[in-house]
Amino acid sequence: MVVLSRPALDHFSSIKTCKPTAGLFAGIPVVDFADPNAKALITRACQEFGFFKMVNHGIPLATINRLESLAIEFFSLPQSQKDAAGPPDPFGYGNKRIGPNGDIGWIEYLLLHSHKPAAGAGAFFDSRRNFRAAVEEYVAAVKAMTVAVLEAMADGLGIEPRNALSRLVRGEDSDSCLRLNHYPPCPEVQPLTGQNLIGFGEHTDPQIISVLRSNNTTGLQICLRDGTWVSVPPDHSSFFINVGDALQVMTNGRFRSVKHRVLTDPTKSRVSMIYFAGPRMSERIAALGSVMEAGEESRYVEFTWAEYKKSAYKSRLADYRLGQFEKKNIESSPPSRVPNSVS
Ligand SMILES: C=C1C[C@]23C[C@@]1(O)CC[C@H]2[C@@]12CC[C@H](O)[C@@](C)(C(=O)O1)[C@H]2[C@@H]3C(=O)O
Ligand SMILES: O=C(O)CCC(=O)C(=O)O
Ligand SMILES: [Fe+2]
Repeated sequence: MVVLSRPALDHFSSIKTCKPTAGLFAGIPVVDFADPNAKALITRACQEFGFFKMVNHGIPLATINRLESLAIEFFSLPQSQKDAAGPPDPFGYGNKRIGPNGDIGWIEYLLLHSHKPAAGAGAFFDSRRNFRAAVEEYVAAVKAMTVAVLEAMADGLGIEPRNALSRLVRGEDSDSCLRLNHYPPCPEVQPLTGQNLIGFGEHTDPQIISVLRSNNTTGLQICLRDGTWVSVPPDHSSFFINVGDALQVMTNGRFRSVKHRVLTDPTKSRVSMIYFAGPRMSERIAALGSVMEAGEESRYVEFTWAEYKKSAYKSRLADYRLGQFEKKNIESSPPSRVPNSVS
């Protein structure tokens, strides 16, 4: 990875809409997926944080380790070989540049279509059958877990039928993707704040949910509802689930998409693998009828996933992408009643 120039580094410190804090946050909700109460815990976590950690997820460690080892092997290749799998359009290998609108970070990555991993990565997979097989095995396992999580969310919110969310991501035509991120160690700090350099700038994920697994290196931070940034304690044996923008719309604001970012570590590499569960392109994204209280109005104008994606790809990472789909003159706090929720 090439060392970033000073103007590029200066850009990092301009993104700071939340108040900074230090230290690892002990309050991340943890859900044991084998717990009979899991759906209520997931529901509460998604309302309060838009984020939770999942243990007892049932995904074999071997499936995770196999893909992670191949990802590490890939990121260790000479730059010219990695560049041959890029540039990302949006799929493929990317280095420092995130998205098409000038965002940069201390990161290199491989962005893959979940059902067509070879799309966008050129001939990269032709000679790497084992890598492709590892991606397929990982995606199949994480997708099955995603379906189960979305059904637990539907149960928790009293959504009917209970596959109203999970059906969106089941099909081969769902627009889901897998991202393998590598953040090399970075001893440099931000000039004004002294904070570690930004690996991946603040943003919300546009999809329904994102399922994240990382090695044991710190760096992921989430923004709490009061605007405080907190550091998520890493745990390589667990998964972290993010609520995405589309789920915020479908729950009419009951679940909030979580703002998050990644800071680099001065001495350790971070490797993360994220499955972004999205619907098919033509899916209409709107508040689900069964989630609404009598007389409740939808907070967003209806749009298709294709429309949302198109507008997302015109935006910068930190932009508030749902803003242009919000209906004006609807009171700002979301409805509080959630069926089956724990108190
Ligand atoms: C700056 C951008 C990168 C991104 C597309 C976008 O224009 C705005 C959303 C970004 C994001 C964030 C979550 C995922 O990492 C991602 C793949 C996605 O679906 O939306 C990225 C996009 C990307 O890196 O292409
Ligand atoms: O790499 C990580 O831990 C998170 C990255 C992220 O938020 C993303 O790729 O959308
Ligand atoms: Fe993200």
